[in-house]
Amino acid sequence: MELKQGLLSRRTINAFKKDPVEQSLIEDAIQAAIHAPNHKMTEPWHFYIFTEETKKKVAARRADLKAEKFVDQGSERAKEAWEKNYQFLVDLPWVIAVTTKRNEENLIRAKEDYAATAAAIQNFMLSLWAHGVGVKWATGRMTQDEEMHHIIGAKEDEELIGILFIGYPEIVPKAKERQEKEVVTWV
Ligand SMILES: Cc1cc2nc3c(=O)[nH]c(=O)nc-3n(C[C@H](O)[C@H](O)[C@H](O)COP(=O)(O)O)c2cc1C
Repeated sequence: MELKQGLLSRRTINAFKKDPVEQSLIEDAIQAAIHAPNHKMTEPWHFYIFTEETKKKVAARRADLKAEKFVDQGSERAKEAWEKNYQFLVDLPWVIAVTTKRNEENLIRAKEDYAATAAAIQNFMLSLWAHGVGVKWATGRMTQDEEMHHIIGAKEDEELIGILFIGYPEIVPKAKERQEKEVVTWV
């Protein structure tokens, strides 16, 4: 896939097929990720690739976090939602957590490192998209959750900035409209 076509057509995928995705595509995507620009060559990223066992633990934690929102916890409806959320993640061919380096002493470096890791995630997603593999970059409560850090074994100086859901798309959503004129000012 041509680069420009790839980056214009990439979408956040919400519905995935269960079809397996070859490990070599994941390895290629990590290689693409680590070629992202990073100031002072800090290489602030780390990729935690989940085994089936970790996937189940993360799926359960994610389902618990979502279930906390239910007022009628313990109801049939809440149990079904828990099961659905759990199964969604377990069925994904790959799930990968990405961390960046924390830096409380140097906030500028912390920002640069976060930006570099975000660029790495974009490279990762585009590399997979070139082969028709979709990704959802998820954040929210999952990335703020201490238990989640513990499950993946992230170190003290690492901040979890995304959990990537990966698989062939069941549906590719239409692109959301972008402001084209308003975002540019000639000065
Ligand atoms: C830092 C970051 C965090 C995101 N977190 C979530 C998330 O938690 N849940 C979600 O559904 N999408 C998440 N997204 C995806 C955005 O919602 C999505 O990129 C946006 O709606 C534009 O759609 P597109 O990626 O298909 O162009 C995140 C994207 C970024 C860059």
